[in-house]
Amino acid sequence: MDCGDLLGLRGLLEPRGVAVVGASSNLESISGRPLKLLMRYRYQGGIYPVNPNRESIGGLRCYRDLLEVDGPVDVALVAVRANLVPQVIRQCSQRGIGFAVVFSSGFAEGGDQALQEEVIREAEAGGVRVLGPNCQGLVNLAKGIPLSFSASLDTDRFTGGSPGGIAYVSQSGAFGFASFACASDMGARFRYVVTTGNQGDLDTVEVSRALLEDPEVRMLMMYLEGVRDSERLVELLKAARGKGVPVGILKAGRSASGSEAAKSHTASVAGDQRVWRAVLEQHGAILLEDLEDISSLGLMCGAPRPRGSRVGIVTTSGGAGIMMADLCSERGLAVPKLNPNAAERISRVIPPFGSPVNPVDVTAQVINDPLGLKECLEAVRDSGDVDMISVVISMITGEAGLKTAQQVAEFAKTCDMPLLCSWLIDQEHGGEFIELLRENHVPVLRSLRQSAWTLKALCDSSSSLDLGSSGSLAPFRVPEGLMGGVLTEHEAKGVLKAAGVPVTREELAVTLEDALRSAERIGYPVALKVMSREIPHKTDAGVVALGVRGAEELKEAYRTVMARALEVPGAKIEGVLVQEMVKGLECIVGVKRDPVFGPVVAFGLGGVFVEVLGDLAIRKAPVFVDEALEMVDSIKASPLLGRFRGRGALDKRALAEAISAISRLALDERVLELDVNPLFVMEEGKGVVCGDALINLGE
Ligand SMILES: CC(=O)SCCNC(=O)CCNC(=O)[C@H](O)C(C)(C)COP(=O)(O)OP(=O)(O)OC[C@H]1O[C@@H](n2cnc3c(N)ncnc32)[C@H](O)[C@@H]1OP(=O)(O)O
Repeated sequence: MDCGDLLGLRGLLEPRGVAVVGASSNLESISGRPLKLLMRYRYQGGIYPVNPNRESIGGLRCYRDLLEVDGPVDVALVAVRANLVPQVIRQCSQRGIGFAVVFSSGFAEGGDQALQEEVIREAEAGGVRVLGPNCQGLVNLAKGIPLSFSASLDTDRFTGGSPGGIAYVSQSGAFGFASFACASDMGARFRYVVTTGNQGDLDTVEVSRALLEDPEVRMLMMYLEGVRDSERLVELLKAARGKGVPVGILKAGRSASGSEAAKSHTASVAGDQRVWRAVLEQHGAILLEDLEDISSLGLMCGAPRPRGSRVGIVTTSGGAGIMMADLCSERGLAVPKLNPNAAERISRVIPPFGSPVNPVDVTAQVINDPLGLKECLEAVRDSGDVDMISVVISMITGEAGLKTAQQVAEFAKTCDMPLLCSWLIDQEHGGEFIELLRENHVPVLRSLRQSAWTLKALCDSSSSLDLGSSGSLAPFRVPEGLMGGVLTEHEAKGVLKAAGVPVTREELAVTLEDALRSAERIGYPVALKVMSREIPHKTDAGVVALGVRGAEELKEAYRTVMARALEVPGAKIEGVLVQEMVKGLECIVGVKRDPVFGPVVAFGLGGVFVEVLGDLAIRKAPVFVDEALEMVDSIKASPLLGRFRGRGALDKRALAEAISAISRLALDERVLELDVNPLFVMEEGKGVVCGDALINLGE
């Protein structure tokens, strides 16, 4: 299938000729294996070993340098010591070779940033695109082209087989190819594996974006330690969503020690993990944690998209069926009862001691007669009550095991919804059945937990493909004329009000008389707060009086807060803010600038919820109102916003609109930090009010 020039990377992915610079006569070494693999895969283009110390290697003529190579070459595989690489790149450019895949280590990952920069400078000057350095190269399984030294490829399994639809791009060469091999073992079928190493030039995002251009790519998986440009990552995720391609991302460097290791591994900056997780989920990516996730998600590549989250379980073991139902339910999937017609159909083929509802238990009776299993599966599929099917088989062995596997495989051909088999059996008794299922492209796992995880991941990814806010949100600009630094509450609220966030009724009073008049206009009870840019934390400094109920109380509170403010060294006092007292559920909306993703917005409930429990929803700004509603619903404490203890539901719509407005303000680069705390949420129809706010505009 023609897929254009793969955004300029076709030459790398389907080269007309390949030179191997530093080709070793030892075909098992790092510098020898690329040649061995090219020959093993019967690569159809020209193969040109380059080694000044040899006449020929593996029956192929050896060239002294790249300039001597005569045929068309699109890729140079570079396996010489690091200090020789700049010169090889120069020769690539002289020879018009568009791509260099640099296996050599000894660059930024080991501290020699300067050498890496020299390589990239040479490449840029000569129009050469570089994969690596410090990578294991790539394989194009659709065309049978290995450009790697990975032992994973040194097998006949991939040389003539039918390629699958997974494009896998990994920063780590070793993990990338190891996980590819293990996932392939489990039955996952890949189309491309590309490792990017130090990403001196080409990175995971650019390569992934190019691979998405191949219409045969049905799933994208990435192993990332960091990204250079988070906007491009977000654009990639949007493009994948637009093409209906699910994306699984394993983000490594999640812990402090992991992120420290990531820096030296492929020279990445790992970043704040909560923000990473939030942004990836916001854009519909499935978060992977290890090799098991890569394998099991990979098995589902090309599976039909589930229409919902209802799982139908058909099992030969009551116990395993119950466990699967638990594991699914705990992950938010539904395991609904089947309608009477479907149950009746199932009852006809299972023994009376089985269960025809959900989980459907066909019992160990299948050992005597496995032929009813397919009928049960069809009844569950046709019931209209489920969106995915989980088949859980226990120790069914021998002839019955074979028939069971055959029936599941036959059923799979007619199944228009995701089907995942969990077969709890040891290798000795069940290896051949599992193999039979894999040969028939039926996804099969041995772990119930992993099976439930996989169905949930598939379901989440499918619903996120339906979502996707299109269009864009324009930034709100901070009004001109405001001095930099931390604004007073009154100034900050002026900014928020201009952005469309409702704020408390309040007036700035410069004398006691003013304050009394303001309180009359606003109506008691009121709050008094001293405004000074030098006192950003007013409560800590004791310059706030709440619930002031009348003129006498106000006079006393006024004197007290002023006296305390005057004690703060260097504080310039702008006046006292007289403010209405508001009642409502207290929420917090904050903005910070993440070093990787830029402005991000966080939402949670006030009090212990955010500070102690860390119950927060985070999104990259800007946030559409419907996304903000999702944020609100995603925190653990969200039931408090519904009807609760005799009071009506709160105004989630107004809250979401305020979060969205704040997120647009976050797009103004002047806003370094913004905290609305509390944002009071009233009952439905009554809106929200910002009670206090802090904005830091930087210097
Ligand atoms: C973590 C991951 O897995 S990601 C992947 C990261 N990459 C790696 O791990 C690779 C680490 N190893 C290196 O970086 C090494 O420097 C290598 C593999 C690139 C080179 O290793 P060396 O031991 O220096 O290479 P080696 O001695 O095998 O030389 C290879 C061949 O190049 C030949 N050679 C020497 N100089 C040159 C030259 N200028 N041009 C071409 N060939 C040359 C040698 O004669 C040798 O051939 P021979 O074995 O037939 O004698």
